[in-house]
Amino acid sequence: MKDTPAPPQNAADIAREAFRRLAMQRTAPTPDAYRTAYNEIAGIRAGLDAETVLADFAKNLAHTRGDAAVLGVRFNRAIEARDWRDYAEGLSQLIEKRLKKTPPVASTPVYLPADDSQQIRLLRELLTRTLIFAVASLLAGSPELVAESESLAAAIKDAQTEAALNGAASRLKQLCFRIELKSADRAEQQELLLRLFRLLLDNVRDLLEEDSWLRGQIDVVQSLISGPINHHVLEDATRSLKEVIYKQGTLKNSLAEAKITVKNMVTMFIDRLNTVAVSTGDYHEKMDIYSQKIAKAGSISELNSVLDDVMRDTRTVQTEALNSRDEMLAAQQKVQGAEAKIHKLESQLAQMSELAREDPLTGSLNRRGLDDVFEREQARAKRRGTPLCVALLDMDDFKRLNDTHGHGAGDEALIYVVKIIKETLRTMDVIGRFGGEEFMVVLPDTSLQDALRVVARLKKELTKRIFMHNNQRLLITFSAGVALSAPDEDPKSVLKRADAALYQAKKAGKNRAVAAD
Ligand SMILES: Nc1nc2c(ncn2[C@@H]2O[C@H](COP(=O)(O)OP(=O)(O)OP(=O)(O)O)[C@@H](O)[C@H]2O)c(=O)[nH]1
Repeated sequence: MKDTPAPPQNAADIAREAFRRLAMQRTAPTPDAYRTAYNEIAGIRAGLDAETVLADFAKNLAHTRGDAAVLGVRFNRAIEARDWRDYAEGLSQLIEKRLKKTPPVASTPVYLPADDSQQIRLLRELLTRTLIFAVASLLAGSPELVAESESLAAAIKDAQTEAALNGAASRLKQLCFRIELKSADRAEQQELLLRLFRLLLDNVRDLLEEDSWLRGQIDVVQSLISGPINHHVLEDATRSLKEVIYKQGTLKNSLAEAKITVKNMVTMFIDRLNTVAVSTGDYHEKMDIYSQKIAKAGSISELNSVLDDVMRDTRTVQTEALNSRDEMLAAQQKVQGAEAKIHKLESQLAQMSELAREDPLTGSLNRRGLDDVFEREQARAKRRGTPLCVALLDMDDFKRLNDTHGHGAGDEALIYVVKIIKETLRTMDVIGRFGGEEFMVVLPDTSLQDALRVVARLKKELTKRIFMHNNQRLLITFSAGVALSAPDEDPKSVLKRADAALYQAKKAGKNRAVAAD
């Protein structure tokens, strides 16, 4: 049996033996190969040397979260570079921070790892960009906040110590708080301005005559800004006002032009009359002289010469009169042209305004106007948490009224009904013609019970104030369906319910109101 040689005991022998083994195995003496041979000879179990332990520790640390992970990454790099001094420094920091749990003293700043991990660098950059580009540009109008945002971005970029980073964090909190305060201020200011604008519109509207086209336009702007304000709503309101202002300016110019033309025409007319009067005055005087000459004329040739003079003077008067007539005609045409232009502009204005939302027969809102009002009131009711009702009114036996008394009587009856209803309703209630002999009444801030009471009052008024046609008293009644709109209910569905209730009222014998389910 062959004896195996005893393993070397001291480090120098082990090192020599390790070289010998590598030479025999024809293995290149790299540090790793040498370490493996050395460990085998010294009987050290692989993976349990100090370096392996430290490498494992670094790897595990790098997989944790927060600044411990940053240290883990640093240890890994130190191991790769065999920079044991850096590893040792890192370990002391870890002990200081984690194990002793004493806060770092201000005079001995704790430096952040020399190079951030990729995620930290990315986050730092994102925060800096957010502060400089997004936050600062959103704060235009608050220069002190813009300056703070930019200076904070620079501070975060340059923060090398933990204390600097903590300082930047508390500045960031402070900045957020100030921005919050500022936005609340702005929202309040905007609300105040809007309230002021609405007040102004209300007052201007009341100053205008009932049929003014500008009044309609103001209603449009009011309804535009009654809902939630956004960029598009404001643009729409501005555009429609601008259009009116432009048309109004043109109309004013045309009116001024027409006025001047009429003035010129009248002046010219008087002037011409004067000329005609003067020339005919001269003419009459001359005629007197000519008749004396004729009386005295002794020969034909003498008479002929007088006649020539008479003819010449007569022609002159005629020409004067013709000239005057032509000039007057031209001036008249000019005035007519100006008038036509004014009418055209006026009708354009009327179309743009409330009239486009009005029923021409009764002067109440038309279907489009009603849609707008209902939508506006529904938004308002939702915002304020108040009830909103609609009532559909349909005239009873209207066909018979038309057939018996003529269509004209039917038209007058419709106008009369609208007048009475308008006089009976509150100012905030709105009536519109839904179609034919059917009307819709929008009742804001009204419960279903109250709406039924309102409709009952309308009925009573209508029977009390009898409609007269050709000295005949005609009784007009209506049936109604009343519905309470649910906060987010589609207008179509509210109307459908009101219509179903109206049908029930008709079926039950007319001249009554039924509440919708
Ligand atoms: N004069 C006039 N009549 C209208 C107008 N619009 C609709 N009508 C008439 O209103 C009448 C409505 O007739 P119906 O739908 O049968 O209703 P009704 O006769 O009122 O019968 P009930 O609704 O059942 O009480 C029709 O004769 C229409 O011509 C209008 O603008 N002017």
